[in-house]
Amino acid sequence: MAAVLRRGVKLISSGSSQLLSGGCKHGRTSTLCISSSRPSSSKINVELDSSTGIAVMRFQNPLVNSLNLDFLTEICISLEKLELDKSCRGVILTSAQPKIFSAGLDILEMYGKNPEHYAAFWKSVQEIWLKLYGYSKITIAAINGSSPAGGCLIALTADYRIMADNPRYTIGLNETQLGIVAPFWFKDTMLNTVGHRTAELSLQFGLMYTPSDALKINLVDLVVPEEQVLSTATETMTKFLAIPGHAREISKSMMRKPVVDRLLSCRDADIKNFVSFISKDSIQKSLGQYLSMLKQKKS
Ligand SMILES: CCCCC/C=C\C/C=C\CCC/C=C/C(=O)SCCNC(=O)CCNC(=O)[C@H](O)C(C)(C)COP(=O)(O)OP(=O)(O)OC[C@H]1O[C@@H](n2cnc3c(N)ncnc32)[C@H](O)[C@@H]1OP(=O)(O)O
Repeated sequence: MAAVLRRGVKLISSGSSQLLSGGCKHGRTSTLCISSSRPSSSKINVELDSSTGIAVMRFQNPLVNSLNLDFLTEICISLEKLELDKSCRGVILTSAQPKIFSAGLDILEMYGKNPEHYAAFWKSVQEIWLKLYGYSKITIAAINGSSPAGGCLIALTADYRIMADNPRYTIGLNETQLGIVAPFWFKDTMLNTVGHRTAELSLQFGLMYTPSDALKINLVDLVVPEEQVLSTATETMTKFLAIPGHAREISKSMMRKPVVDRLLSCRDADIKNFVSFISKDSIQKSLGQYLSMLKQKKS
């Protein structure tokens, strides 16, 4: 899997991605980069600073970082590589797209397709959640844009959330607004973060929160000026890194394992449930209407 290219440079490749260590793009010898072997098609960019052990994973899936099957797979592969890389100690998740952290699950993956497609897609959604919620290393979400539904879920899996102070950005699990339902593991992730009553109202209404409102309900941990989101995430990561690693990791696992195990114990049933739900005519109709609304918003 890994090959030494020249002194201090190793290449790890899997699928379309490569991991280069040593001096790369930025001329900093301590920087590792993961990028696609076909850079134009890469949906994420990862830089790992080997002097600090901090990796920054930037989502760059135009236009709005919607989570389709390919994108989810690419994120998962990169997370796996970083988890195996001993020089990586923590990952900052952020967006390279303007104004959007992630638009959530790609609605087109759930609309007008066949059951096999829905099953494959849902499996990849489960996969990314299992990987991130159970991630052994530290994760921080640097939320530099809007983050509805699946985008919010990605942020919720992080150990810490820092959001840009821009009232035009919103975050939340808005599934009911689309006529769909956040599954139990989305719900559990939210509940473990904001508490029962807030989660209950939030899920039923499909509420989207401005950064200051998200801070009030602990959906995010910190709100900072937009240009400071990444630097604050790096500072925060340094604080996490000061804690003895094994103790922090066990504590994280202790808090999250029961929820992870719950999905692990019924993955196939959860996929069946999703396929049956999403294939219903009434649900397809709701999604179709929501997609039309998104298009009309432009005109
Ligand atoms: C017993 C019962 C059990 C029930 C449970 C069982 C199973 C569970 C079932 C279902 C669970 C599904 C969980 C779903 C999770 C999701 O994540 S659904 C997706 C939710 N996302 C949204 O609602 C976001 C919608 N988008 C927006 O609000 C905005 O687009 C924006 C992200 C804020 C960006 O706004 P703006 O910058 O103005 O850009 P545009 O609106 O113009 O968008 C640009 C183009 O992108 C398209 N697009 C946007 N979001 C998505 C998306 N999520 N998927 C696909 N495409 C998207 C948009 O249509 C534009 O396209 P065009 O350029 O017009 O082609």
